[in-house]
Amino acid sequence: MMAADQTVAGVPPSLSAKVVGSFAYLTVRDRLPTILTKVIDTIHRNKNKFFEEYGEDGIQAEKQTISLLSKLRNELQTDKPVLALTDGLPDTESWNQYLNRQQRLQGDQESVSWFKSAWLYVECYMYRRIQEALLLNPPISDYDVFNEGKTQSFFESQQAVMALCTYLEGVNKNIDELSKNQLFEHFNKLLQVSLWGNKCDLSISAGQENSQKTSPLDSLSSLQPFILVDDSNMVWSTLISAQKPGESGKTTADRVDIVLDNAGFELITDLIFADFLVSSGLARQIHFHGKSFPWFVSDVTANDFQWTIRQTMATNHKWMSKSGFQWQTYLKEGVWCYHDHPFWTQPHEFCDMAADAPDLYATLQGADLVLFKGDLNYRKLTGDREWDHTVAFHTALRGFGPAPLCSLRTLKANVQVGLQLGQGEKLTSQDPSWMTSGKYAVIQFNSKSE
Ligand SMILES: O=P(O)(O)OC[C@H]1O[C@](O)(CO)[C@@H](O)[C@@H]1O
Ligand SMILES: [Mn+2]
Repeated sequence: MMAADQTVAGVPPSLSAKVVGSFAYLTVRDRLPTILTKVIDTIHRNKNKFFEEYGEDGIQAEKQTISLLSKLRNELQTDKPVLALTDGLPDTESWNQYLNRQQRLQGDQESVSWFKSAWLYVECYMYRRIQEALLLNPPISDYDVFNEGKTQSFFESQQAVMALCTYLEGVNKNIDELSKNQLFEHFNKLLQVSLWGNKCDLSISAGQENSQKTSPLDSLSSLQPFILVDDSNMVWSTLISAQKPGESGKTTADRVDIVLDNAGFELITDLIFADFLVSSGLARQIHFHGKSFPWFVSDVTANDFQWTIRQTMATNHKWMSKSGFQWQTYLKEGVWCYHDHPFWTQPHEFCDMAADAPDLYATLQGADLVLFKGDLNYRKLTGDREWDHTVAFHTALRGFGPAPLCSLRTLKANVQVGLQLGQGEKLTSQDPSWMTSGKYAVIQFNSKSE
């Protein structure tokens, strides 16, 4: 039997709410119940809609779902043991095995529970339980409880989106005449726009409105000092050295994969960057990876992805709708593809991907570069552990390296590696909430692990 708290040799323990006062603790104590309360409220507010669509069955489903979610909130707030899932979906078994794995790691003295176990695991589990509550109530199973927030965040950032699409049009118009240096400049700008797009997630604000109102291009230089690690040169040189002659006679890298994070403004910044990568010839194909059910409040699902492109096409702003039509064409022609592997909505650290989702690992191996958007992906890349800030990113990845990869992340959880000696301490003294405020960011690269 393993002793409680024992973790893999040489690897620091997982962040956990058992550290009273830690960010994990405050998240589990305050933010997660708030998110659950909002979900319950959203379902209740939509009662009439369910009645119109499904009659009395809709009302019953609304009541049942709310009762399951209230029970979930109570389990969380009273630190009850984490329960096995019962909904019999294709991923149920794997979640239940993961629960056993957590139990083995923790030792059999105490149950896996909200305030005692790994934060990453229990936070992911909460979203899977929301999904279970809906799935057990068939008429409303497909209802996306986070949809309203995601669409609102899209509409609130319209001005910023228009500014970006106008900029993109200017770049694309002359793309063949641009020198390498000019391309590099645009590349850097749009990479940073996609980076800062990650500020706009709705999970950190527990669903409170958090959208981009002004053009992000104007603020890039003032935001530069907040980028704590900037490996953008390595991202660029990875793309340049992957260039091969393509069918069109142009040289391009074959494929860039983008592991998406949030819908709304962030997704638009990712689509704009992806558009630039293709139009500039830096990449021939883009593969997007999204979530297969609503996740961490604002993450992109297949529905959000299609909806966003349709909305972009349908606006009456010339360059915005032109961008939308271009994106639709890329999807039709297979220049862009969207995938949603179930592994992205599981609680695993990414170092487990090769063993636990070998098909996804093999897919990513086909990319010349994989971009991981956002904070949660960073937590999974580093295993959400108590790493020292000076530990190398490569070390924290613990062998995960299907392809050269780069994390584009604003800091919203207290894990950060790859800093200079003393950099973390200095930040803590200047700005104690530097790891969780979303004010700082990293562009952190790792070349392929052999
Ligand atoms: O959308 P992002 O960037 O992954 O941010 C979500 C983050 O918000 C949080 O809920 C904040 O704690 C984290 O759990 C998560 O890492
Ligand atoms: Mn997110």
